[in-house]
Amino acid sequence: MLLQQEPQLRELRIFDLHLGPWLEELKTGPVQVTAIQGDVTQAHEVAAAVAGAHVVIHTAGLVDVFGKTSPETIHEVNVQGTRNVIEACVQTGTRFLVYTSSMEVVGPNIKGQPFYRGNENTPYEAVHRHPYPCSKALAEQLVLEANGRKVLGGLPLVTCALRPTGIYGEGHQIMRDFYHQGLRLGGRLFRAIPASVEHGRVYVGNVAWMHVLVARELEHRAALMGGQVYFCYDNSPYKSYEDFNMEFLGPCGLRLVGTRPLLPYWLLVFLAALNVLLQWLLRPLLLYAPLLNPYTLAMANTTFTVSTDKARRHFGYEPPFSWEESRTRTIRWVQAMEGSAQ
Ligand SMILES: NC(=O)c1ccc[n+]([C@@H]2O[C@H](COP(=O)([O-])OP(=O)(O)OC[C@H]3O[C@@H](n4cnc5c(N)ncnc54)[C@H](O)[C@@H]3O)[C@@H](O)[C@H]2O)c1
Ligand SMILES: CC(C)CCC[C@@H](C)[C@H]1CC[C@H]2[C@@H]3[C@H](O)C=C4C[C@@H](O)CC[C@]4(C)[C@H]3CC[C@]12C
Repeated sequence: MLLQQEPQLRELRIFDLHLGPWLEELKTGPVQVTAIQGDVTQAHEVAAAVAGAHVVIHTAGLVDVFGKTSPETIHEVNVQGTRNVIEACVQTGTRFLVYTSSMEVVGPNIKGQPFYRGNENTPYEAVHRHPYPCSKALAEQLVLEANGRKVLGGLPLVTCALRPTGIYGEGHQIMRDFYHQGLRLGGRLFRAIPASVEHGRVYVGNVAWMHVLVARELEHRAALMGGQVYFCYDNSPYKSYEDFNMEFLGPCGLRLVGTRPLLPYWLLVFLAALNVLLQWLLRPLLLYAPLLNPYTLAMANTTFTVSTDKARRHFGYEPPFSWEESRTRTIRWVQAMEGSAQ
């Protein structure tokens, strides 16, 4: 999207632990595309990649709420990695930093209190215990506190954090998992979450566009945007996590069984706890990381939706992809998977 939408762009550097063949397709245009294989936990690698950059969009992170990696690793990547990016900007003189934070910096909190169509100023007790939201909250705090620090050359660093809710769209691994689970169950998924629990979702293309826009506007609107947080939002409807997924999985042949959860909540709590025990017992042999665990169950059962226009007011953000386009593009992606699954 940067290559298509950013006329000022002269060079695009992509720094990632895992570089894919898709990067080669980006190298066909007039903009220099530099792929750098590196680890954000290694400060010297980050500094080498950042040196000379006008703006850094820091979106690398370990998104793990399934117990696949240790709390230490999550902290190392998400917190120390972010610290390394900030220090690289300061040491090499890069003045503009955009950070991909997350809704989880706010909630849902460990008390299961709903956040119903709130905004960036809505009072809410952000209390976390799980390593992932803790790491995102700490990383965001580091980014916002770094706003105004002097970088090499003496000018101030300008930082901004974007908080997507649940991102969906092409490449969504969890959607892929649900789809394959439905195929294994004869085209059916069984409702586990009450339809009344709303969960915020946002299309990946609109999240990407907000990043591109902030990277462009941060210099011209530094006084207004510097040190600010913005929820990433679009016109995706408010629905439960499962009902929202069915917007894409339904047209691909799956059916959600049950108008209310088929299992009582206490049984889901028990099964989630059993999954934690099984994960611990099996760890020496294999990685057992199912979707259902105490954290994902609590999260899925707690309303968390946003209703805000702060990004529009501050830098003219309008989601380029309508709900209909976002839905169609995601369905096409699942159908392409369907072709590969058959
Ligand atoms: N998926 C969501 O619903 C969601 C919602 C809100 C915020 N976010 C945030 O968006 C960002 C991107 O997440 P995603 O959902 O696209 O996940 P993803 O796993 O698809 O992308 C993460 C990227 O970071 C890279 N990475 C991981 N560890 C690294 C390391 N040590 N050094 C360098 N690169 C490393 C991975 O290779 C991957 O390309 C993350 O910061 C995440 O916290 C995601
Ligand atoms: C087995 C069921 C009870 C639960 C199945 C759904 C569960 C896997 C889903 C529900 C909510 C999802 C999270 C939510 O969309 C927001 C985020 C924040 C983002 O930064 C990373 C992804 C994450 C944690 C989603 C993960 C999958 C969750 C928990």
